[in-house]
Amino acid sequence: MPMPAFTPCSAPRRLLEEGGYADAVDLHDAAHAAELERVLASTRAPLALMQAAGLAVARLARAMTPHARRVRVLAGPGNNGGDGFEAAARLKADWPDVHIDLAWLGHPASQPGDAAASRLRAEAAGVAITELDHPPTGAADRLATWCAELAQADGDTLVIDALLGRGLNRPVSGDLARLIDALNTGAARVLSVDLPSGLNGDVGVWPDGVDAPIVRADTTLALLSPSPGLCTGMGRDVVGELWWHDLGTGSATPHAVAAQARLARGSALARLLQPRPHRQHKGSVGDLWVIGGDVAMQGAAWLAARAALECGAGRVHVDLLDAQGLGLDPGQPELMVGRCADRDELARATVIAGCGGGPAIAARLPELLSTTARLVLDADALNAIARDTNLQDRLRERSARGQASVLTPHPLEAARLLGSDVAAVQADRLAAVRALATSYRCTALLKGSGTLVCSASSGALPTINGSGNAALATPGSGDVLAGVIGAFWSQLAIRPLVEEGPGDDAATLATRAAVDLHGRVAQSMSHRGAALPASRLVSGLGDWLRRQAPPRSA
Ligand SMILES: NC(=O)C1=CN([C@@H]2O[C@H](COP(=O)(O)OP(=O)(O)OC[C@H]3O[C@@H](n4cnc5c(N)ncnc54)[C@H](O)[C@@H]3O)[C@@H](O)[C@H]2O)[C@@H](O)CC1
Ligand SMILES: [K+]
Repeated sequence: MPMPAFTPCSAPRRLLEEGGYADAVDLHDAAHAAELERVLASTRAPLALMQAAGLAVARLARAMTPHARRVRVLAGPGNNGGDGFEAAARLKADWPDVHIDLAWLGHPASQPGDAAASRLRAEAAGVAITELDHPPTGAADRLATWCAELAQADGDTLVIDALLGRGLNRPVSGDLARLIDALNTGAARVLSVDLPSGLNGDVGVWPDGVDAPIVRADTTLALLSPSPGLCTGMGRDVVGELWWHDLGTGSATPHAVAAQARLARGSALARLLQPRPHRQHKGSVGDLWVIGGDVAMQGAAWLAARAALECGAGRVHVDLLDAQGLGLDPGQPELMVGRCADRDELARATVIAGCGGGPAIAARLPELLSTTARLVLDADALNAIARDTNLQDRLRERSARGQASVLTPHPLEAARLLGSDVAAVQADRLAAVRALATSYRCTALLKGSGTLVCSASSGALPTINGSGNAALATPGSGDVLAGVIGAFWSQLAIRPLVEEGPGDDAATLATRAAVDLHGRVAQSMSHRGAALPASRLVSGLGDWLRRQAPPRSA
């Protein structure tokens, strides 16, 4: 059957871990993606978007497995399945020497119109279609056969996973769960359409928190606008290589409907990597104080201070809370040690408080919260604030005085600050980081897979960091990150750079750049995410920064 003409596809873009420096990409949750689809579909021929999706999937399938001998498409009940039918029809027409078949887990009575039309097109194109749900007679046997074959498939087979996309509305169970389990057992290469089936694209976890099967893809092709959940929570562990195709809608896509998050792709870091002026000196890049390192936890303060030094802070001072602590870091004699008691100096400096701070940091917080212009609050400083409503009020009051704050919690610290628990934070990381930023009137960073940064002053639109890997899951890596944030912020305060977007402030820009750098360095030192001691990460930071040429597209 000749394929009808439709909107031609532009090229897909790789997202996550692609290196380079590019603008952030808008991410839409299911409700807003549906709205986007409605807006775009209203100006196009019927089926145009689904056909463009099918073409994009078919092209990526061929690029991904040019030597495949067999392509098997799993199509679900809705429009995600429709994309699968379109891809199958396209592959059948364009790839005659490959065996292509399709299993459909859906019912004609409830199939959406576009998907039903695409099913008829796949049939007409000669795709062999096995119905796993309808008619009921023999359906169990057909399902069992497909499950057995998927479980035994080898790498010569490509499976296109078009079972469920953004329409997932309950945990996967029954026949669908069996298919996904079989797919995950076998060795076929897997290309997921829009989302790995079973993943909640809005938040990146299971629906309703129920531990149900999710397809583990080798590659995922996000369509129209990527879902936030592809990049945070469990998303990073199931998407494989992440690609995005705007289906030929080009610049219309990001502007048509408001985004719920953005995926950072290096533009903040690019600004920090511009050449430093030749006339620069240590006093022109700001003083930085690290206040922390209580008994038995000095290492945390030293790590933050060393990281700040490696990332270009001017004079770096350490105010150790452990009165018996060493008077210097023998491995880093450039660091200065002393008590910061001068209010004017505190007001001028960038201050990182809490790394290894223990209980002792609490007593220092009232002064720091009232005095400092730029304050990074980490670890035990966050725990102290979470315990004390008076400190919480003092933190909130800072923004009205023009004093900026950055909070850097991991999920447990975030839960304490929000009065909730880790499960609730991780169930919707985007909501948690928004709540932190707006409630405390600050820039909030939520650590974890797909670290989030959100600023109260820039519309509370979270940015998801695209770099990093499991190498960062190591003690001290958070202290290093706090040091990088402080170093970047201190330099921005002295040498302001062009703002990245409306409302972006120096604290948020520094935080986004720091998280990105932290992740890139981990990737460059540990490709598979093998553990990386934090002290090695520190030296990696400086090595990486010194090697970089200035980015061309900032
Ligand atoms: N219509 C169009 O023009 C386009 C559609 N697109 C595709 O459309 C998808 C969204 O389509 P839909 O909204 O139809 O949603 P889906 O196709 O993702 O799924 C909806 C169907 O799955 C069922 N379902 C949900 N959760 C289930 C579960 N756990 N177990 C069993 N069944 C379950 C629902 O009852 C419904 O029948 C996107 O992900 C994308 O792949 C895009 O390609 C863009 C173009
Ligand atoms: K899918």
